[in-house]
Amino acid sequence: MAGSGSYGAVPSTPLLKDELDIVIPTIRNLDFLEMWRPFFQPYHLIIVQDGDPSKTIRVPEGFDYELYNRNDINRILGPKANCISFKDSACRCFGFLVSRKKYIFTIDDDCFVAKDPSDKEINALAQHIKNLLSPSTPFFFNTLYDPFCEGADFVRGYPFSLREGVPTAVSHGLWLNIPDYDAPTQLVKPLERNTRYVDAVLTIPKGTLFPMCGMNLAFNRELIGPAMYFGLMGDGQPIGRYDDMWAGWCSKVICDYLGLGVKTGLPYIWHSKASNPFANLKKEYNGIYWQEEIIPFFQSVTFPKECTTVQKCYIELSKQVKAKLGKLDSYFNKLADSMVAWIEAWNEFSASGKVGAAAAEVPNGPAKGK
Ligand SMILES: O=c1ccn([C@@H]2O[C@H](COP(=O)(O)OP(=O)(O)O[C@H]3O[C@@H](CO)[C@H](O)[C@H]3O)[C@@H](O)[C@H]2O)c(=O)[nH]1
Ligand SMILES: [Mn+2]
Repeated sequence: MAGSGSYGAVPSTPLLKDELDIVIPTIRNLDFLEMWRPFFQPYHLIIVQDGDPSKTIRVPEGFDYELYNRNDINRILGPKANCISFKDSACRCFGFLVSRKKYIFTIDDDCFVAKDPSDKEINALAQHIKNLLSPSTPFFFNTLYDPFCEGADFVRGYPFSLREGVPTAVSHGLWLNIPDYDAPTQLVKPLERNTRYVDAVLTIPKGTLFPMCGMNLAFNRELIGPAMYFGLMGDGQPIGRYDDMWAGWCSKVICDYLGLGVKTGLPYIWHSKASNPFANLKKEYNGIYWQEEIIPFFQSVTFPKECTTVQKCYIELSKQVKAKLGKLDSYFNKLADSMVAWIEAWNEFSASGKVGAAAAEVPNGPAKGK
């Protein structure tokens, strides 16, 4: 169940306080932060305001944040702003691009503090940090789950040569209450709630894809940030609610190739609002059809040896998307071009805090809070 708001113990010195940004895509006031205050207040927030930029988003007092609306995105990225979705939670990836920190945690504004079976408030951010700071084991499955967590280890028969593990790039959290179901499942099971708390963190094996949900997600921006592009969704696009899926498939094949790990499981958040299944069906229907081709495409992706960085892998991926998925629908030609624009913007902003001719001098986000 959702936390009551009487908060659990909070680490005295917040881990990664100055090395992690919290990115929130939003179209509403951020009162939900009140419940997260003990866990989030020490961290810097990057708020990506979607929809009407003239609307004022209320942020509770005491948070250190920078807020970007569509006017800011257009000013900072210039023509490349077209690669950032409008009227879709995919806009959150703009926050990943402008962050200067090593780690990112992104959360939706209808996600609240959940309670574990002992009725203790779950500090989801602390669990994600634990997941990211401990190695992953993608090459050989440990049947006692995460060998690096308290009270577990590698089981008999686990090769000692593989026990060092690999750096963890992604930590994928889950949700109690409203599960992240697609529209058809939502329509068939409108009252289904997730009440099952599974106390486990798993490394997703190399060579296995997974449906990455963006509502409770953390990643090492230095290891995999350039691959966390949430695609072209929402306004003017033939697809929606496949933003996080696209980023998850792209990043997983690149993590597999570069020898990086992806974990899923703890932490849980309490997802409070089910979005409209009919609206979701309209957004998803192409994706449900196309993904039967998209998944075999990602399963067949290989990278030439020249691809030694995430950016080079991503550009190579964009070429393969155009060559192999462009036949499926012309949307994928547009998407492939946007993937290139994203990498160019990422590289330019990382180098100078500016993008393209706009060269809008962007301080590292005007702190508009605290
Ligand atoms: O046009 C929009 C709509 C919403 N947002 C912000 O995005 C998140 C998620 O919105 P919401 O909770 O309403 O939608 P869900 O269906 O639960 O979203 C999850 O499903 C996937 C959609 O791709 C994704 O994994 C989750 O986001 C909220 O913070 C809204 O304020 C927006 O920015 N623009
Ligand atoms: Mn939601």
